[in-house]
Amino acid sequence: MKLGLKLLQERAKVGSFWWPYISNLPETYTVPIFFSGEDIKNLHYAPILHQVNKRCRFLLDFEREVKRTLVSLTQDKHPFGGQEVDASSLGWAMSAVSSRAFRLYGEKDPNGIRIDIPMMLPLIDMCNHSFNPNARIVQEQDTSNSRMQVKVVAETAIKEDDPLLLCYGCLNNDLFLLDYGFVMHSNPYDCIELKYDGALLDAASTAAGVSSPNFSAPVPWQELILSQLNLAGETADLKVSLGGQETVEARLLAALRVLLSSNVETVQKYDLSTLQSLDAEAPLGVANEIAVFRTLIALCVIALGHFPTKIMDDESLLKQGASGSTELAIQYRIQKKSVIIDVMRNISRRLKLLSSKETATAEG
Ligand SMILES: C[S@@+](CC[C@H](N)C(=O)[O-])C[C@H]1O[C@@H](n2cnc3c(N)ncnc32)[C@H](O)[C@@H]1O
Repeated sequence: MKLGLKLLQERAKVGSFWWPYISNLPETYTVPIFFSGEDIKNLHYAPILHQVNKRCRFLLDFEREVKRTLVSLTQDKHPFGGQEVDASSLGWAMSAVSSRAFRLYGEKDPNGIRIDIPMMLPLIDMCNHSFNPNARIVQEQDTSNSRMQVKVVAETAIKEDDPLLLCYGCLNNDLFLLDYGFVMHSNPYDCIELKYDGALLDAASTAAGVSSPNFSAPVPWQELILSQLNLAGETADLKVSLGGQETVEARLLAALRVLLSSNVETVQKYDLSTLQSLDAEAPLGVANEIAVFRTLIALCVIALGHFPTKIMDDESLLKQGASGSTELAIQYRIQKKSVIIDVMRNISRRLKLLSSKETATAEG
């Protein structure tokens, strides 16, 4: 927010050196803090609703704090030239920074360590994002005057009139939408967040036809492994994810394998990293892995069921012509559901392969 306040200060300053840059910044941003209440609800996904509410609350609190600080200042000491600063202008500044600033290393701290700081980079900030960028940002020290140089360097041959594309980072769609106001289709880093919850996993396992799952009542050796996975205990982190690069978060996979096994000796043969790896082929046996995969598929079905609309419904809404933030909210939830469907496809493929191997072994 420090950089955002500086931006507001320069915007209010008569004759600011930065005025040509600031006057060309977008007047509005498509980030969800500016969505109508209806379109925030249209996102249909609790974790992002939570984030949007958190950011809105932060802006309202910050507005109060800024107003409290400014009220006693005389005009000559007013950092914004006497202009009113409210949640809306603070939101504009926060969005300008989150969507356009790049985190690069700044000055060294007293220990000689470079600290990353957000910087506005005029012209460079005209480059859009791509996961297949044709350029990248390079930071160099100019040896002649020891000043920092920031350059955009081509990664591939770029034809005239082609846009320069940078990679903003391996981000999920929550961050793209919250910080930049757009959504990437088929984003390989997008994922959905679930709460690790014994009752939910019991329900998923039962729906998958797994007999007597005991996620709600793990035995002590299972509880111990859950603690090692940080899924049990006082400081447990119960947020787990599906999708993205891992397909199934490693901790969730290991928990499912362990809780669906009744054989402590077999489990103890493996270290946690093997139990957490989807590439480790059925470490606790084929029957265990099949139960794990079936539970995961049922978990995906439950997660899909939490969305009030189907992708088909969303697509027909888009065809009817939704506007602005409604369209963005619909695109966002389509992508979230696509993540779940992709995980289901991936796990179903693995399940089929495993089942056919099991049949071949039984027949052979
Ligand atoms: C650093 S600016 C890039 C320049 C911007 N297009 C402009 O003309 O000002 C970041 C903004 O560009 C847009 N943007 C960047 N990459 C995008 C992409 N791949 N798809 C859609 N919008 C994108 C978003 O509005 C984002 O907030």
